[in-house]
Amino acid sequence: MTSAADTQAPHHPGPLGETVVYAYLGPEGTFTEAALLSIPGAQDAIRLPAPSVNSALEMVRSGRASAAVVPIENSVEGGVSATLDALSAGTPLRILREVLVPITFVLAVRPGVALADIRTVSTHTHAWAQCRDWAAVNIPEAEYLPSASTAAAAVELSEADPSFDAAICAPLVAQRLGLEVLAEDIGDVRDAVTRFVMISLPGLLPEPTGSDKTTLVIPLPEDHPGALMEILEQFSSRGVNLSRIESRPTGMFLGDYFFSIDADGHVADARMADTLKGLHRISPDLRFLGSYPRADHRETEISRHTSDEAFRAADIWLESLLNGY
Ligand SMILES: O=C(O)C(=O)C[C@]1(C(=O)O)C=C[C@@H](O)C=C1
Repeated sequence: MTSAADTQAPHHPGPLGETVVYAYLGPEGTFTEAALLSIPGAQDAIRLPAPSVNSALEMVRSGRASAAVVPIENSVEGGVSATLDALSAGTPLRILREVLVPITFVLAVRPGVALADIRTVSTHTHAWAQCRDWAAVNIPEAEYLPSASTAAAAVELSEADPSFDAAICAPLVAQRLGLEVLAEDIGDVRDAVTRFVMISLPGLLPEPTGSDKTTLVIPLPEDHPGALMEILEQFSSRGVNLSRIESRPTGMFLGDYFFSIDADGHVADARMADTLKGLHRISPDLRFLGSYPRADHRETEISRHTSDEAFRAADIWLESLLNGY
C-alpha cells in the first residue's frame, strides 16, 4: 500500500549539487528503507542509513542530506515520539510527502535455535508493542531488549556473539541476512500500517491537490481552563477536520506540553490559512511543519460555508463595508 509513491506528486527535495541524497532510519532492511524506496527517484539517489531518527534529521539540518525519511505514526501503536519530539524543536523542518507501508513481522533466529531456546528477544520498541500479545503466548519466558530499529536487531543477531536469541524484523531482512524464520506474521493486529514522512529544510510547498494534510506543533499557550478548547475551536469554526492530535511533554518542566496535530487541507486553502492565523494569535510559537498530499488520496470534505468562495465573498463584503457601501 505504498500509495504515496505516485508519479504525479510534485514534491521532491531540491538536489544537493546534482545528486539527491536521502537519509533514513537504518540500517538497510528497516521498514523506513522500504518507505524510502517507494518514493519515485529514490532508487537512483544516494541513500544514507542513520542510526536514529534524530541523526537522520540532523543530516538534513546540517546539509549532508537533501531530505530524510522517518516513521511518524503507526496504526496500532500511535505516534513515534522520537520523530514528533525531534520535529518540535531545533532548526525548523518541513514535511514534503507521506508514505504508508503495510507492516508484517517475523520472529528470526540463528539457524538451529528453537522457540523453546529463546530467553531474550530484541526489536524496535514500536515493533515490540505490535507483537507483545503474540510474544506473551509463544515466548512467555523471553525478556525484551530494545534496539534502534527492527533491522538493527536482525543485523546484530546475524553477527558473532549477539547479546540476544531472537529478533523481530521484516521478512526480507531476515532472508537477506540468512536468519531462520520461526514464525511469520506475528503482529497482534492484522493489516497494521506505518506512516512515514519525507522531511527537508523549508522551501517551496507542495501544490494543493484537494487531498492534503497540514501538520502543526502547537505549544499550549498558558495553563488556564479552556486553553485546549480555544485551540480546537480555531479548527472547528472553520470546518477543518483533524486526523491526529497528540500531546507530548516539552521536556522543560512537568506539565508543559505541546500538541502535535494533523489537519485535513492545505495552507493554500482559505479556511486552513484563516485557522493558522487564529492559532498564531493564541499560540505565536506554533510550528508549521508543512502541507502535503495525503497518501490515501482521500478528498477533503468542504462544507458550503467554509469553501474558498465563501471566504472570498466574505472578504469582498467586508471590503465594501469599509468603502462605505
Ligand atoms: O525499525 C524499523 O524497521 C523502522 O523502520 C521503525 C518502525 C517505527 O518506528 O515504527 C517502523 C515501522 C514499524 O512500525 C516498526 C518500527
